[in-house]
Amino acid sequence: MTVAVRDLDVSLGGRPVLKGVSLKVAAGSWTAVIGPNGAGKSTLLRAVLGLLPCAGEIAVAGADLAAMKPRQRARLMAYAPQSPNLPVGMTVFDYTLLGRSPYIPHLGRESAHDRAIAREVLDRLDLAGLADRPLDHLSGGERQRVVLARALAQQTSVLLLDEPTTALDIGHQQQVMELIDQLRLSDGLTVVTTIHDLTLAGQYADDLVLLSGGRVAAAGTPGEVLTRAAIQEHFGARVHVLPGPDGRPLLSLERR
Ligand SMILES: Nc1ncnc2c1ncn2[C@@H]1O[C@H](COP(=O)(O)OP(=O)(O)OP(=O)(O)O)[C@@H](O)[C@H]1O
Repeated sequence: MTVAVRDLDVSLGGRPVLKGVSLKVAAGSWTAVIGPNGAGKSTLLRAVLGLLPCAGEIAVAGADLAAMKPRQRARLMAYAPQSPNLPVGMTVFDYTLLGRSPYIPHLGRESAHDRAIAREVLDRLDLAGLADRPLDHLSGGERQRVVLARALAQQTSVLLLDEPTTALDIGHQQQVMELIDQLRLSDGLTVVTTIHDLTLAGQYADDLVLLSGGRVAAAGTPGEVLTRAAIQEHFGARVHVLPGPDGRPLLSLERR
């Protein structure tokens, strides 16, 4: 499913945070939204989900998001937030099962099918052994994978992931990125993720959108967006950019 955003303006606390943001994400593609702290990356994802009042147009698979009911949106798009509120005492399994909420009838209960999906997702994320553990008894990285598990259990065509790898060790970063990529290729998922690790963004995403000061400063392939000049201008960082074995850019900090 395509995601199209046109001329999006969002103000928070009376201050403009996103200004005239437009982007197009092709069905089955992966777009990474990058940018310095405070650029508006999380705000963009939350606006696309319909969680924030905004001006402009947002369409998913050509349908206007503003006209959809929350349940309908939740069957199209799943979201893994950066810092979710995790209910104290709830188990990993029950939290993952919350991803099935858009399919459970009002006043109804989850079905055996819903439970089987939750179990399968936990298996794929290496979390089956933690299924009965309360959320507040997990490490930061385990918690982050459980939040992703809930989003995957929603089985939507569009995945919006806010910083899905920040708390993960390198092995779990690879596991999560590969799993998302595999789902994208096998099930045609459309993925939009914010991400601070620019090399990781460039390795997995088809397209990058660089947000800076609430505006789109650059958009295109990783090679087009991840230039030494753009990183210097928008992040204030000096980096070396070298092509990796597959031609995608690898970034390293330049030490004085
Ligand atoms: N509820 C709010 N009220 C007022 N300002 C807000 C609110 N939420 C966020 N902001 C401001 O909006 C701007 C964009 O925030 P956002 O979280 O989208 O940035 P980000 O690019 O995701 O940053 P980071 O990389 O640090 O996660 C920031 O300046 C932030 O202080």
